[in-house]
Amino acid sequence: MDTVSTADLYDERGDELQSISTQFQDIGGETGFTGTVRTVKCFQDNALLKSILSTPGDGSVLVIDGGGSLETALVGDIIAGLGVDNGWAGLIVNGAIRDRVAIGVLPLGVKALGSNPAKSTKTGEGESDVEVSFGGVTFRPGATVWADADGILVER
Ligand SMILES: O=C([O-])CC(=O)C(=O)O
Repeated sequence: MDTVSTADLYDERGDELQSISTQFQDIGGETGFTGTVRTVKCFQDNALLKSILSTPGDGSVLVIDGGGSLETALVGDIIAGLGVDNGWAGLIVNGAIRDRVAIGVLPLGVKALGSNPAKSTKTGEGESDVEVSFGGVTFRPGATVWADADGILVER
C-alpha cells in the first residue's frame, strides 16, 4: 500500500478515522507506513508477539498493546528483524522496545512509547487478534492503519 500523509488523509476522510493522541516515538527505519491491523495484547511478555511476527505479515501492521508498561522491552532488534523478514509493514507498541539504534536502520515502521534495556518474560501469555484500545482509539483487527511523523490514524 502507498503511504499517504496522515494530515491529508484526515482532511479527506476524518469522519471515518480515529486519530491517536499518544505521542509515540518514531523508532523504526520507516517513519511512514500503512497496512491492515493485526493485534496482540500482552503484559511484559513477548513470546506471543514473537511467534506472530514469525509468520507471514503480508504487509500488515502489528499493534501490540503492552498496557503502556515501560518496565520491560517487548521488541528488540531480533524480533523486529523477524517482522522485516516475514513481510510486516510496521509495529505500533503501547509499551517499550530496546535496541533502538539497530531498529532505527531496519526497513520497518516502529512506533513505541520509549525504550528500556530490560527484557520481557517469555511465557506466551496474552491474546491475539482481539480489539485493543489505547490513546483514545480502538484498533480492530482488519481495519486499515496509517502512520507517519504526525501520528496514527485508524479506521473506525
Ligand atoms: O528477546 C527479546 O526479549 C527481545 C530482544 O532483545 C530482541 O528481539 O532482540
